[in-house]
Amino acid sequence: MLKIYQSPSEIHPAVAELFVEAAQTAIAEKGSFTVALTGGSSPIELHKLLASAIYADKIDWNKVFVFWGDERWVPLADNLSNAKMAFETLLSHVPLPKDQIFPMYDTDRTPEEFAAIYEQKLLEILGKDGHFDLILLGMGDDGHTASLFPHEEVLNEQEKWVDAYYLAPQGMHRITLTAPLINKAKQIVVITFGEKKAPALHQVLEGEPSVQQYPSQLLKPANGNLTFFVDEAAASQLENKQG
Ligand SMILES: O=C1O[C@H](COP(=O)(O)O)[C@@H](O)[C@H](O)[C@H]1O
Repeated sequence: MLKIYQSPSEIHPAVAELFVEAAQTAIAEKGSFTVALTGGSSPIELHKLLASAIYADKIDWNKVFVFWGDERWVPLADNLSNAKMAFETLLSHVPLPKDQIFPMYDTDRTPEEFAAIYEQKLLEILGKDGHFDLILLGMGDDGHTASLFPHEEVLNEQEKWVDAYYLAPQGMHRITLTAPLINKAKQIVVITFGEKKAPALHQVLEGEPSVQQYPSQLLKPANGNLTFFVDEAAASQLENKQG
């Protein structure tokens, strides 16, 4: 599904409402809510909204389990860290038990070792079916999502739930949930806005199939919902704006 808003300031409350509803539904049905956060700049205002009383007070944070869709392999205090951003904008402001927050980083492990440990933790919390209640994602100008970057071997992964690799163009390791796990989620939400995203969004939604070039095309939930929340600028090159 595609939801187009006039501006990003309309996207954030819409996704915040969805987040609250997904949390309330999951908690009512099974006593917990499992979510994977996204990094980059797109979720910052969403996080701040979720941290505000109007939304935060509607969620029983004691029953929320927070993971990440991906991470730059940098210490948690580094400004590039997706986790640092999430703590500053959301997680430090809500009553969420610390042992229910799982950043994708450990100083004492290699990225590859930690990917296996993270996968075990996911197995423990999600169970062997691996269904997240909600996965929030962004999309880069190049069509990447999570740390599924164009032409990287991770795009071919079929078994592992979590993978880590050296992303040469950026000179750093990345750790990411893989497409097989992401696509098990009950809900996947992609938040992307701004005219720089327009060419990639057009290719991802309307272009020829080419997951190697536009990895966001890998998003195909087996039994869940996939919704792109975009602004008019990002949607400007779409031929079909009906979603
Ligand atoms: O590097 C990353 O970039 C993407 C997109 O970021 P944005 O700034 O365009 O929102 C993000 O989804 C991913 O989590 C992050 O690691």
